[in-house]
This record gives sequence, C-alpha cells and structure tokens, in this order.
Amino acid sequence: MILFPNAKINIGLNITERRPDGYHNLETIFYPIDIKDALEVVKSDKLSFTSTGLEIPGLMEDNLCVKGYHMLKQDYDLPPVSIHLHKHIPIGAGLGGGSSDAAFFIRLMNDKFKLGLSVDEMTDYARRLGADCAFFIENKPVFAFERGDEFESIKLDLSAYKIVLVMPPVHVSTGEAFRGIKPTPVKDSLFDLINEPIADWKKLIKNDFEQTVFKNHAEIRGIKAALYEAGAIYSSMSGTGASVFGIFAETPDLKFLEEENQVFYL
Ligand SMILES: C[C@@](CO)(OP(=O)(O)O)[C@H](O)COP(=O)(O)OP(=O)(O)OC[C@H]1O[C@@H](n2ccc(N)nc2=O)[C@H](O)[C@@H]1O
Ligand SMILES: Nc1ncnc2c1ncn2[C@@H]1O[C@H](COP(=O)(O)OP(=O)(O)O)[C@@H](O)[C@H]1O
Repeated sequence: MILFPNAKINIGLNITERRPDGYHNLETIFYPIDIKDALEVVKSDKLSFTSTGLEIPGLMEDNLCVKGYHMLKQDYDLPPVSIHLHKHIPIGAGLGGGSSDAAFFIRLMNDKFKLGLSVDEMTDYARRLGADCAFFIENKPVFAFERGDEFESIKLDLSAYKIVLVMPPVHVSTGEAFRGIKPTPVKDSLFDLINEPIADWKKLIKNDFEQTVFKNHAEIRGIKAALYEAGAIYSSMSGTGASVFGIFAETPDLKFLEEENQVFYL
C-alpha cells in the first residue's frame, strides 16, 4: 500500500507560555500544501526501512515511521513490514515532513491491517510521536493550540491564490529556533485574525520564530523581503524555518531565487 504524505505551512505562530513538561504552549494555523513524500508498506519476514530521494539524517531506528511501527506493535499483533520512503519534502524546513510521514504511517497501518482505529485514536497515537504529527491525521486547515496538538476547525481556502515556497540551502533545527524565545501571551488570537482579509495579514500576523532564526540566518530574512518585493500579499517563514512562503495573486517571476534556493510553485 502506498500513501503520499504532504507538507504543511504555518500561517502565524505565537509562542505564548513555557509549560512544566518542557514544551511550550503555542498557537498557529496549520495549512496543508502539495509537496509530498511517497510511503510504501508491504508485509515482509522482517522489519526493514529503506529510503530514496533526499538523505534523511539519523539512524533507521530514529525514523518516525519506524518509531510508529514499534509504538503500534506494543498494542497490536502486527506482522513485520518493509517500509520504503521516497523523501521529497525538504528536511529541517518547518514543513513537518517527518511528522507527516509518521501520521500517514499510522493511517496506512490502520487501513492495511484493519486496526479499527478512530480518527481520535489515531490522533492520540500521532501526538505521542511529535507535537505536529497529530495535525496530519485529519490533514485539513486548523487553528492549533497547546503544544500544537489540539485543534479547532477553521474555514480557510487559499486555492484562489498562488503559494510559492522557497527553501534555502540551510536547515534550522527545532532546538535552535526555540533558543532565545520569550513566550508572550497574545492579545488577539490567530483564531480570529485568520478571518481578516489576507491583505491585512502582513500587519496582523507574525511568526515568533522569525526573531530568533533571522538573527543567525540573514539569508532567510532576505528571502522574505524578496517575496514581498516580488508582490507577495503575505509572506512568512514556516514553523521553525528554514523555508519561507509567499501568497500571491498571480504566479511571480522568482528566477533570481532559483539559482541558490529550491523554489516550489504550488
Ligand atoms: C514548533 C513547530 C511549529 O509548527 O515547529 P516545526 O517542526 O513545524 O517547524 C512544531 O510544533 C514542532 O513540532 P514537532 O517537530 O513535532 O515537535 P516535537 O518533536 O514534539 O518536539 C521537539 C522539541 O521542540 C520543542 N517544542 C515543540 C513543540 C512545542 N509546542 N513546544 C516545544 O517546546 C521541545 O523542546 C521539543 O523537545
Ligand atoms: N521520516 C522522516 N523524514 C524526515 N526527517 C525525519 C523522519 N523521521 C525522523 N526524522 C528526523 O526529523 C528531523 C527533521 O524533521 P522534519 O519534520 O523534516 O523537520 P521540520 O518540520 O523542521 O522541517 C530530521 O533531522 C530527522 O533526523
């Protein structure tokens, strides 16, 4: 069975509070985008994991799909499987690629082996693997809060716009992005701000990680500036970076960015 885990972008991200469990309370809008991996699982005589495409850092046992297998295996009588992942979603990009693989792995195993898990049960399994894994179970635009793993439905459809995503040749780790963050309660919640006209988002909606990440990576700040220069209605770094997206009325000419960066026209 093959599924195609997709990426997400964050539209706005406020870090509001430090939590006693070492995490932070945050609020953000998760929006699915059309950059995809391919994930295949077949029954086998022993557990294996292979990958093609982009190189994934870490050991096989660290891969979130393999972690997902061991997690489900504790509760269900699963046969060994061969997992193959074709990696296309940039890594260390703030696009949630690894998290999406994990969530789609749970969905795939649920279908393939008829585990009978409800959406809520799959979401609970997913959040054990990582805060933003949970979003990819339902995989529709949401307002996310607490650790980023509690959700409120929203109506947000950007299909009339052109989204462009730029991935510079740098990776930002989640740890690096959180370093130096000063959690601040919000006056106006993103849950409401997202209903304002997109033309007003620039002055209303921010990503708190830009402050810490732009300090060390001027080139990421530069990409955001370039997207506004090219006519973006709204532009932001996604999640903890390093990717930056722009929302445009018409497909912009960004050839000048393509030499140094990977540019996705979505
Ligand atoms: C911060 C976000 C925003 O979208 O970054 P991106 O990964 O998307 O860029 C995500 O919620 C990340 O989710 P995910 O990458 O699954 O996080 P996890 O693996 O659970 O956590 C990695 C580390 O990030 C920190 N962390 C993560 C989420 C959160 N709400 N508070 C935190 O403090 C913790 O230090 C944690 O040990
Ligand atoms: N299936 C996977 N794909 C990508 N990275 C993975 C995967 N499983 C585990 N990882 C680990 O997660 C880290 C980055 O995860 P990813 O979700 O792509 O980052 P980000 O959301 O910041 O772009 C990698 O450094 C890698 O070690």
